[in-house]
Amino acid sequence: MVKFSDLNISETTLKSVRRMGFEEATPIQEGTIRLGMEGKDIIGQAQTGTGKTTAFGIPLVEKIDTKDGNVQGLVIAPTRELAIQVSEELYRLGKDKNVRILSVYGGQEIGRQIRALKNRPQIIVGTPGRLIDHINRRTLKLDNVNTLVLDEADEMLNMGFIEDIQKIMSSVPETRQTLLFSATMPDAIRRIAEKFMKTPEVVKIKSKEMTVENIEQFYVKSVEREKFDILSRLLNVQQPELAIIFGRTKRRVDELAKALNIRGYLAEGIHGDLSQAKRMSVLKQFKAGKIDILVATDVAARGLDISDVSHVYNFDIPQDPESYVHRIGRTGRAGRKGVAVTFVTPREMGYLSIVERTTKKKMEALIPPTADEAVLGQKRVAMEQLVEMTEKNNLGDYRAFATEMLEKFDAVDLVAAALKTMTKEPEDTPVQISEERPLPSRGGGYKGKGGRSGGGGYKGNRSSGHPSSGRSSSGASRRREGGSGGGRPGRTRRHES
Ligand SMILES: Nc1ncnc2c1ncn2[C@@H]1O[C@H](COP(=O)(O)OP(=O)(O)OP(=O)(O)O)[C@@H](O)[C@H]1O
Ligand SMILES: [Mg+2]
Repeated sequence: MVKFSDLNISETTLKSVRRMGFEEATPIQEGTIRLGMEGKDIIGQAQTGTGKTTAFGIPLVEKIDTKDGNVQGLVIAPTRELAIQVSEELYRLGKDKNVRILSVYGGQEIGRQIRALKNRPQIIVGTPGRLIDHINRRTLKLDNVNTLVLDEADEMLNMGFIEDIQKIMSSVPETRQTLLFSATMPDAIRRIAEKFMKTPEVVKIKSKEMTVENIEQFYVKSVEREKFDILSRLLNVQQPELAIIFGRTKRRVDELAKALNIRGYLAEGIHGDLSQAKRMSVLKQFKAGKIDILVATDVAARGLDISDVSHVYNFDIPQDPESYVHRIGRTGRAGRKGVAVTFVTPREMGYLSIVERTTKKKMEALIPPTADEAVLGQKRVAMEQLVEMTEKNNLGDYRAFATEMLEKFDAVDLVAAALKTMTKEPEDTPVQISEERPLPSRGGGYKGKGGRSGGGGYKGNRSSGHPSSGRSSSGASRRREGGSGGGRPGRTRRHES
């Protein structure tokens, strides 16, 4: 365990790091911060939620000359949400040094961005498209950039941003330092990346498995048309604090969000076709716990760091093992616990083994809860809510009514009636989920396609020493209706972006 104070970081930046509540560096931070500050090019690979942002953030912030008003650092991220999240973390890291950070992304009014760019930001965090736009308009000058960071590099290259990235890179002086980070780095992508870099140091945090060990991983075998009912029951039994449900397509996400709402869950969808304002507001509500379930496509959730996400459901098994890793990595972050459940149709069982082979981790078969078990889950929620309310003990004049009722009725009967009113009986309101065609069936003989198998080389020791932090997870999946006060028992929040 290395402390940040042992990493030769300036006092000013250390102060910011401490304010963020970090004391000990995670393995990827330990492995890259010093090298980064020495000016080396780095390919950094470590499991999801293990602090890669700070791993590149500290060297980046440390290098900024605050007397110089030019853009000196450039971070490229695949999505708007991620660009915002990264810029917020860099802002916190550079707070005591007074580093000026700006994020630029599509969907935001360009005029406003152009004005903001005139305030002499020193670090820009942007999405490829919008960066190109500013380069073409000559509203962004990159001649003085000495550090370039690609966060989620493999995703950007997958998304077909390779030409954009190349163009951005050619607008940055060749003498720059290049840092590239992701939890997954298929060989083909790494080879492309290395072309952009000068004898990069590859820092890969060796671990037995590709996914963090604090995520419990399950699969449910189910035919397509039964998936949704099983999902509802699972939500009732598992009672996630916050959950993300992944669907394969945008239509799927829309339909799932709608269906969940019909069944009474607080759910919203997020995907690339929604307006920027809508995406931001959904994410904000989710972080604030005003929505319990975020339904998302792969891309929309890459890299997102929302600490209270306790469960991830893959309503559709992802096609690529890498997607699986990133999806389930939305939970179990910074040492917390998480649960991931993946639905697999009988014809897709081949994909399950491909995923397991890549992650080097077997998923446990989950027997879907019966309708009765789901009701039992709901009863338990009601009970927890009642207990919590009793313990809070600010019942005011309800106590007078209670005394009056207790004179006439049996105490057990009364509590039972209260529980019954609060329990949500299973919904059988019909919902519309279009059948999604299963992935083409695939036997065991997967040979990898064009380097996307990503299998090789995840050997070695399990990484230890994730930052740990206490969290209580006795949350309940609230329903929109129902007589609960909406309070989730034992909910603890860490501050986050
Ligand atoms: N040294 C540390 N001690 C405690 N918490 C930390 C430390 N470093 C980072 N964190 C926290 O860990 C969480 C995950 O960090 P981050 O988002 O950088 O992960 P990541 O490795 O980039 O994951 P992903 O692969 O999903 O993008 C964040 O909430 C961050 O604040
Ligand atoms: Mg990240």
